[in-house]
Amino acid sequence: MTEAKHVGAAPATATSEDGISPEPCWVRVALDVPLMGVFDYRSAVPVSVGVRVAVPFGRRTLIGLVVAQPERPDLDPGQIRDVETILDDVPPMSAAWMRMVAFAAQYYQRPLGEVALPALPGSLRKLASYRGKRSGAGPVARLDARQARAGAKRSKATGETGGERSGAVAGPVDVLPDTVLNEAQNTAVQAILSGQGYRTALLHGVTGSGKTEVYLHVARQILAAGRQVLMLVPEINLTPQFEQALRRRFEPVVGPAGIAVMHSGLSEGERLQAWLAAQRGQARLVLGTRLAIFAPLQELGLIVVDEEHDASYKQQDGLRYSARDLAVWRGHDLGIPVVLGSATPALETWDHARRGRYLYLSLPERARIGELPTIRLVDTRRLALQHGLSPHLINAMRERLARQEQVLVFLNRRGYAPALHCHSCGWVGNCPRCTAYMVMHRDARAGRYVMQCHHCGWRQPVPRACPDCKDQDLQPMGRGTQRLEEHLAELFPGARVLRIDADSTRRKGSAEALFGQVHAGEVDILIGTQMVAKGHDFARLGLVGVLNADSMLFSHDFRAPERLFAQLMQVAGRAGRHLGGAEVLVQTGYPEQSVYQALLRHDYDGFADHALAERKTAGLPPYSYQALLSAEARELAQALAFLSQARELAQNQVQARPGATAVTLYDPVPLRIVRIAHVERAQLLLESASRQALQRLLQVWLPDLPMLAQTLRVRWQIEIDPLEI
Ligand SMILES: Nc1ncnc2c1ncn2[C@@H]1O[C@H](COP(=O)(O)OP(=O)(O)OP(=O)(O)O)[C@@H](O)[C@H]1O
Ligand SMILES: [Zn+2]
Repeated sequence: MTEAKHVGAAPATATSEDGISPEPCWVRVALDVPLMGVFDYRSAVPVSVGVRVAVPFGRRTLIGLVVAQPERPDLDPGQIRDVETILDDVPPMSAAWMRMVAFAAQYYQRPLGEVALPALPGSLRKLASYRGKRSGAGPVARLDARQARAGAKRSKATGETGGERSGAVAGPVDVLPDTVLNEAQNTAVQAILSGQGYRTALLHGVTGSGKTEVYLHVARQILAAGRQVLMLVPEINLTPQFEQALRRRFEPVVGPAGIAVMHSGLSEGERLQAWLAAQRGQARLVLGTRLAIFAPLQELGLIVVDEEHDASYKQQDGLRYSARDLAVWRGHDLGIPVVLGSATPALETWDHARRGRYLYLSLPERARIGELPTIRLVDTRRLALQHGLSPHLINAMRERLARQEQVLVFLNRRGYAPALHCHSCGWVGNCPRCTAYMVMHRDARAGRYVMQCHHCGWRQPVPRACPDCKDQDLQPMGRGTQRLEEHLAELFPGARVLRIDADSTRRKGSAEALFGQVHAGEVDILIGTQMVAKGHDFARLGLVGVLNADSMLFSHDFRAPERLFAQLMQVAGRAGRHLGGAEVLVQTGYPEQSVYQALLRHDYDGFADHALAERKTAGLPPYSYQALLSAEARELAQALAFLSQARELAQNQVQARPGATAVTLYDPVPLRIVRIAHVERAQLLLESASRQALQRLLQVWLPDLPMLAQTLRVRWQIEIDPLEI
C-alpha cells in the first residue's frame, strides 16, 4: 500500500516489532444511534478526541466520533470490541466544536452522537463513502483530487501558475470603496467592535435601514484581524442576495474560495467542499442557514444572525435546536461578538436588550429613503370584495402600475384553494390520512387540478361528484396564491404577473431565477407567500397589499400575535425601499385589533412592551421556560395514556425534591391537527420560572420514558424552548 492510500483509513491495529501486542488504548465514541450514552472501544494506537472512527455496533459498522480517551473502559475489557478503522483524513474536530455539540446535546436532551454526527457532512459519517466500490481513499481524498484536476485544467487554460490564494493569510483588508455609512450605522459598527471578548448586540433597525451594511463593515474588521466570520440567514432563498453582496465586497481580499455557503440545498459534494474549506481555514467567511451554526471554524471571530426573530432558525425535527440561541452560546464560549439583527426582534431578544444583557443598537431610519411606507387598514366588513380584493386595493394597484411601479400582493397560502366543498350538502374534502382539509392545486404542466394534503403529501384527483350526496357541483372554497394569480391576470391583462411560493420554486435554482426577474423589473405584480416577505431589497416596489392576515389573528398559540405582527412589519417593509410615497394596504375585518393598530404606527416598541407585559402577567416566556413532550401513536388514547403516565412520573420527581423551584405540569392535550398520516398526536407542556429547575427535572425524568413508550407503543419527542404550542 502506498502512503497516500493510508490517508483517511489508517489501520487501527498495530503489532510491535516482536509480535507482542502493546497495551491497548481505550476510546469513548459517540454514535448516531437513539441511545443515551457513549460507547467504549479498544484501539491499538491512541486516537485523539475529535477524530472519527469506524466501529462495530451490533452487526453493523458505524462511523462515530471519539469524545474521550478513558483510562479504563466502562465495561469489562473482555466485552469490548476493536476500532476497525481510524478515519484521519480531516484534522480532529476542535475542542471548542466538541464543547458546542456537547452543550447542545445536554441542553436539548439528546444523545451526544445524535447531535455530533448529523452536524458533519453526510459523506464523513457514512461508511459507504469509505468502503463503497468506488470509495478510493475516501471522500476527502476524492474531492481534493477532483479539485486539483479542475485547478490544473484552469491554469492550463489561463496559462497561470501558482496555487490558489490562501485565505488564511491575514492582511490589511482594504476593499472596494463601499457605501458611506450614516451616523446610526457608524455608531452601531463602532459599538460592536469596541470592547473585547463576548458580547451580544441586538441591531434593531427598521426595514430598509441598512443592517446589511453594518454586518459587512464589522465583518471587514474581523477579517482584517485574521479571524473568520459566520453569517446566518433564515432561508435558503436569501443566500444568493447575501452571497452576491459578500463576494462583491470581500472576494478581492479573501479570494473566491474565501467565501463558503452552507445550506440544506447543497449536494453532498458541495456540502463537503464548503465544510472542508471552513475547517481548513480557507473559507474566511461562511454564509449559511441554521445548520451552518455547526460549521467547524477554528478562528471564528464574529457571528451574525440576520432576521434573528425568524422561526426558521428553529429546527423542527430531530435535534430541535435554535441556531440563534446556539449562536449566542458559541459566541459566549469563544469570547467573541454576536450580532442579532432584526426590524422585529423576538420578544426573548427584546427582553434581553431591555434588561441590558444585550447591547442595544438602533437604526431608526431607512438608509435610502428616510420615510417608511404609509400603512392603511382596509376594513372589509362593509365592502364588496372582488375575488377577495377590495376596490381600494384594486384602485391603488391600478395607479401604481400606471406609474411603472411594482406591486406585491401577499397571501400566505399556497395552492389554488384551501379546500373543496359541496354546495348542496356541505361536504368538505378531507385528507384520508390526516385530520385536515385537502388543498386544491392546479397542476400547470398536466393542465388539471389535484387535491393535495399539506401535512402528509397525499395526492389524489379532484372527485367528479360529492362522495356523500353525489351532487356534481363541487366548488373550491377560499383562495390560495394560484387562484389569486388567475384573478389578477384577468383583472390586469396588461400586467406581468409572477407568483413566488414553495410550489413555483421547487426546482433547484428556480427561486433565484424568479427573484432575479423581479429585481430586473420584468415583473409588475408579484404574488407571494412568506417567502417574499422578508429580507429582499426590491427597488421599484411601491405598493404592498396584504390579504387574509386575519387568519392568524385568533390562534390558541400565545406567540401568534407576535408572529403576525412581525410578518406584517416585514412584508410592509418591502415597500418603498428605494422610492418615496409607498403604501401598504392591509385588508382586515378586525381593524381595531391592537396588532393592526401598532402596525399602523410602525410601533414595534409599543407592541413589544405591551406584549411582554402580558407575558409577564401570564408567566409565559421569556418569563418562564418551557419544554414540550409530544407523543405519537396509532390511537390518540395511547398517546394520551403515555403522557398521563409520564406526567405522573414527573410529578413524583417534583415531589421527591422538596424546596426545588416548581415545575408546572400541564394536562396532556391532543394536537390541533390530531392525525397526520394515520398517526395520532398529543402533547404535554412543562413550564418553570427557572431554567435550571426544568433542566434538572428533565435529566432525571427522561431516562424513564423509553421503557414506558415501549410498553405503550408510543413514539415520543422532547422539545426544549418550543416555538409552537
Ligand atoms: N449608508 C447608506 N447609504 C445609502 N444607502 C444605503 C446605506 N446603507 C444601506 N443602504 C441601502 O439601503 C437598502 C436597504 O438596506 P438593507 O437591505 O441592508 O436593509 P435591512 O436593514 O437589512 O432591511 P430589512 O430588515 O428590511 O431586510 C439597500 O438598498 C442598501 O444598499
Ligand atoms: Zn394528509
